[in-house]
Amino acid sequence: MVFNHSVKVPTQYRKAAAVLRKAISEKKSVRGLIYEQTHAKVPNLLALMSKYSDNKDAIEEAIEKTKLLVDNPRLDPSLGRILVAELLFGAGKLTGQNAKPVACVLSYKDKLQEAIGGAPAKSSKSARVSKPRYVRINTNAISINEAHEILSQEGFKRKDVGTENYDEFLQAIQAMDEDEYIVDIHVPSLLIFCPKWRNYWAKHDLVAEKKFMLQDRATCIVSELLNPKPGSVVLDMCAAPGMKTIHLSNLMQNSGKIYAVEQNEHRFQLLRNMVLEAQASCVEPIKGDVLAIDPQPDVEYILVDPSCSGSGMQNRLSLSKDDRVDEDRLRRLAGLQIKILSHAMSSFPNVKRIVYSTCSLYEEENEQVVKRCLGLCPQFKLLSGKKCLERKWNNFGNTQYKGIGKNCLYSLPDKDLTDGIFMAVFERINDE
Ligand SMILES: C[S@@+](CC[C@H](N)C(=O)[O-])C[C@H]1O[C@@H](n2cnc3c(N)ncnc32)[C@H](O)[C@@H]1O
Repeated sequence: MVFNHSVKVPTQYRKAAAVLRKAISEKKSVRGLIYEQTHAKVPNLLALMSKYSDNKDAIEEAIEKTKLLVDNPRLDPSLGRILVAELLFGAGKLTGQNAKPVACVLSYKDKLQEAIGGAPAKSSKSARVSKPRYVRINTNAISINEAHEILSQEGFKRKDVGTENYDEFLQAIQAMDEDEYIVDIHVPSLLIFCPKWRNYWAKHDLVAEKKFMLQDRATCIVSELLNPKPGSVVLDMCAAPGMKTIHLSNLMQNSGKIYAVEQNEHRFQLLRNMVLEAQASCVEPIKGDVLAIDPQPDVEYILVDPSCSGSGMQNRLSLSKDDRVDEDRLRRLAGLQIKILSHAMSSFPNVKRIVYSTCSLYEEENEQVVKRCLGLCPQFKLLSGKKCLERKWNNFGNTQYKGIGKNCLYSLPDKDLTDGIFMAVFERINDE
């Protein structure tokens, strides 16, 4: 087939193909590239790209088996991949049928479907358990009672789980009716809705006004574990965009002080806006490298939530086959994580409690960082995360790390219906 490009391929397909091409050739993050695209409909691009990244293996196999790219050397390979993804794992049809690349892929429809074992195909990710929609009440801006009243006016019914058992709580979430919501078992300000309300809440005025925050359940548990009392002094070492900072300000009833540090200029602006809009008046945003700024001696609680591989994030768009970041990057990240956590442990004489969290599922960034920092800073001990959560938890670290694994917490996508998050709680050893 010879292509004459007189009829243009629809813009979204072209833009998605450009992102894919660049992500592969320059090893850049797909999400970052999408946000760099000018005049693009970002949600459409994200959806197109995730159809490819979620089903990459099946798509590549189908392209190989049908010889689509071999027999059509003028078909741009990235565009071919995007079109196949949309055809097999998206709408099941393509727009712009008069454009030659689109017509070419459409002519392979039956062969492609046969290659993946029949049609219609189901996305491998959407076949997983879908995550509920988590909505946290920002009590700086609205009371918990007011929030429940509004929900009742909107027709939602509060479902009382009637159990303190964690497994039964998870079962209740999955058995919820569509008009029901549940209050979280660990986080009283967190409301849990059926996945079908994802977009409803994304577009809701209360979210735009920062009265409600769209925040994954596991990331809320991080701040609850630090549990600073009202009036205390907190350091949030890696703060932007500020989701956990705002939650901490709620726990402190907006009294006391939270120093929220962020080194990246763009992310610092996000943090500053977030703090203002969420009415977190006890927060002082500080722009800088937390390893370089003067340590405030009065700090009592520290949150360490550093940059990480993000391997636990459920909406991550990854193109790598085994989903593992390269070893060099992992080593670099772990080095920085150890520096920041050990700085928290050694440079603040009055800090009594520290929580370390990542959205990574790699031991190199989790158990190994904890082990190294406890070795460097023996004045701190690791608390049992399970006890901190009143035993209502199921997933822990690798017990091969003696005295460490069993005390650390993992929140796992398929089991806890959250992003993949690691958490460790430290307390200063009092030597009386
Ligand atoms: C995982 S994100 C934090 C998310 C945030 N805690 C929240 O809940 O919204 C890590 C942040 O730490 C920042 N960061 C990394 N190293 C830092 C350092 N040395 N000093 C200050 N900020 C740092 C990164 O720029 C990034 O914005």
